[in-house]
Amino acid sequence: MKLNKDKKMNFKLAVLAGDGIGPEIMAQALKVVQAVCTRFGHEFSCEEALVGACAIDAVGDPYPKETHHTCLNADAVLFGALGSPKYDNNPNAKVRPEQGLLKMRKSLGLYANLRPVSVFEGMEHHSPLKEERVRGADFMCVRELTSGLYFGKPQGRSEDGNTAYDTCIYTREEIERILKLAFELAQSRRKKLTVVDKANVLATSRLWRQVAQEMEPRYADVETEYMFVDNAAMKLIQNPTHFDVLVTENLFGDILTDEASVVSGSLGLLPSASIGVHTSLFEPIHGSYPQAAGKNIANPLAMILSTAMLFEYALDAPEEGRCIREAVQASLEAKVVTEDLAEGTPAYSTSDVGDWVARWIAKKEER
Ligand SMILES: NC(=O)c1ccc[n+]([C@@H]2O[C@H](COP(=O)([O-])OP(=O)(O)OC[C@H]3O[C@@H](n4cnc5c(N)ncnc54)[C@H](O)[C@@H]3O)[C@@H](O)[C@H]2O)c1
Ligand SMILES: CC(C)[C@H](C(=O)O)[C@@H](O)C(=O)O
Ligand SMILES: [Mg+2]
Repeated sequence: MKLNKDKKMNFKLAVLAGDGIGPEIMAQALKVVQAVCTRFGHEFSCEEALVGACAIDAVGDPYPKETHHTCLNADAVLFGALGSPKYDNNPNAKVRPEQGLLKMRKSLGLYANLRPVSVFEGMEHHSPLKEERVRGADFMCVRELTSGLYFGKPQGRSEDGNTAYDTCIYTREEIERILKLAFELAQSRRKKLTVVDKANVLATSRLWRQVAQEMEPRYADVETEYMFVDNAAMKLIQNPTHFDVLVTENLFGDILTDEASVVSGSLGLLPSASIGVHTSLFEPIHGSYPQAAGKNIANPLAMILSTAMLFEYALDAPEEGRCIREAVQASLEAKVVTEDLAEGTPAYSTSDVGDWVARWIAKKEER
């Protein structure tokens, strides 16, 4: 990324819209990035690349080499979503879109997936949980993203096809680097860390717990607790304000964060940042929501909030990130929301919400 003497940036984005609602929500995110850049005097360029089912259809590979090079050469990656019923409903498909996502995460070294969960002011009633339970909830889930059950070998089927196996493997090094990030994050927040595992059953979880206990004295200012994942699944919705930073392995993190979206009121509100060795990547936590594809009804806010994380985590521009969040808060207050959040008010389309948020950012000065 280039910075001129006035601290104006000129950055390059790899844009991977993907499948289903991916292109629709990505279009809104790019409007917002453009509005922020115009407002703050930055410039940016985009290089689009294929990932997922659309990449299989075009070139037979869910994460083509060209896409990887585009990602490596960018300052950050914006990713929409991937996946298609064509593959979901065919368990015997030889190549799957999701393999592209895993390959992308692995080859970019994105071992940490940060998934913030909070409740926007005035949105407490949207959660199916009791308002007083969710009010003030604000926690960060740190999901390990490049190991565990998703990547362990062997994985497959016996010759007769009647036995299937996956393998969960974690090395000390993989556990240490994600825990270090989580401890440090807790230090920068309310200094509370919940390590979620299944150490009463799983060997990998026992290693996680042992390593965390060994690291604890180095972070004496952090109150560390250990919680079994089944208990955590309950506590997250029973008492979400209990949590500050929650760290866990790949599969548990995947499941717990979709569950945690209930606290916010919609899966369409949860963004994420994937960080690690190479270019950082920003994506909503939801999938390609195929039922909504092409209908202009999906909530673009998770994708838009992922651009806020892009400014904060990849571009070191917190003010720009804050501006996007304020715009999102304003759109929610004005009830300019898609059907997942519209209760008793008319639903706006995906593009209406994107336009509104981008316009709010552009006009902020006039307020
Ligand atoms: N990171 C990713 O690309 C990713 C993540 C999850 C699932 N997937 C893939 O997506 C496909 C569909 O999977 P799924 O249906 O289990 O999960 P999904 O996240 O696509 O949708 C689940 C439900 O969440 C709600 N939802 C999701 N996104 C929304 C949005 N932006 N606005 C409003 N509501 C939204 C809808 O009610 C939807 O039925 C599958 O192929 C799956 O593999 C991809
Ligand atoms: C599509 C799937 C491979 C993916 C995951 O499990 O990581 C998704 O659920 C997510 O949360 O990004
Ligand atoms: Mg998921």
